[in-house]
Amino acid sequence: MEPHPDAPGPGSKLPQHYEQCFGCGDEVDAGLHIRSAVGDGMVVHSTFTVTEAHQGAPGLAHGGLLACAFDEALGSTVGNLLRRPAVTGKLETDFRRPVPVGSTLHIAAKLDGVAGRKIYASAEGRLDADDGPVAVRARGLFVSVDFTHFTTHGDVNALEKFRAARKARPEKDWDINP
Ligand SMILES: CCCCCCCCCCCC(=O)SCCNC(=O)CCNC(=O)[C@H](O)C(C)(C)COP(=O)(O)OP(=O)(O)OC[C@H]1O[C@@H](n2cnc3c(N)ncnc32)[C@H](O)[C@@H]1OP(=O)(O)O
Repeated sequence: MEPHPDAPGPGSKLPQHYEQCFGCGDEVDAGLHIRSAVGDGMVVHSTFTVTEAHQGAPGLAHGGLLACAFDEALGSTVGNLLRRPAVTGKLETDFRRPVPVGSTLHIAAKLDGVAGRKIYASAEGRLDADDGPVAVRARGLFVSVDFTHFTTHGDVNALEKFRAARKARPEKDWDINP
């Protein structure tokens, strides 16, 4: 499997994909503020720093928010490397170690394969370093959709704002107004 010819190359920092995304958006104060960059092959590297806003038990990250971080990191491989709109159909997480407030998860997510509309990806999150202890593993199944998925089910006004913001970006983007 190869990245899409227009995919950003290894080392490219990836911009937030939507300002109000809970995973990566700058406009969501308590969001995860995940930052990502393209790795080699079909890999995207992401970091998520756990703050007090992300707690489940005192001092520890909420498992649901960790799952959110992996949804974002896995989805980023699909959106950026395949440049296909897709939504999460299934997300599995294995929580192997507690993730304390103040720690940073280093997530390496990779595309594993495509079968028709189904796109498989997996990821590992390590504590505080790329070679730190594994805290979380995840696997996702994404399903390719066309943009009518978002116009039919989403907020058309917000989608228009999103489209305009992406159009203003210098890098080549998907045709999101087919
Ligand atoms: C640069 C930008 C960066 C972009 C970076 C983006 C990062 C953001 C990441 C966050 C992404 C999200 O959270 S997205 C939000 C959460 N997800 C959703 O809201 C999705 C809600 N679900 C749906 O809308 C729907 O169920 C769909 C679209 C997933 C599938 O419906 P459909 O279109 O009718 O298709 P359907 O025939 O059911 O499924 C197609 C194929 O997928 C399989 N399939 C579907 N769901 C599943 C499932 N859970 N488990 C197993 N298999 C499944 C089916 O068996 C079928 O296989 P076969 O018969 O072909 O073999």
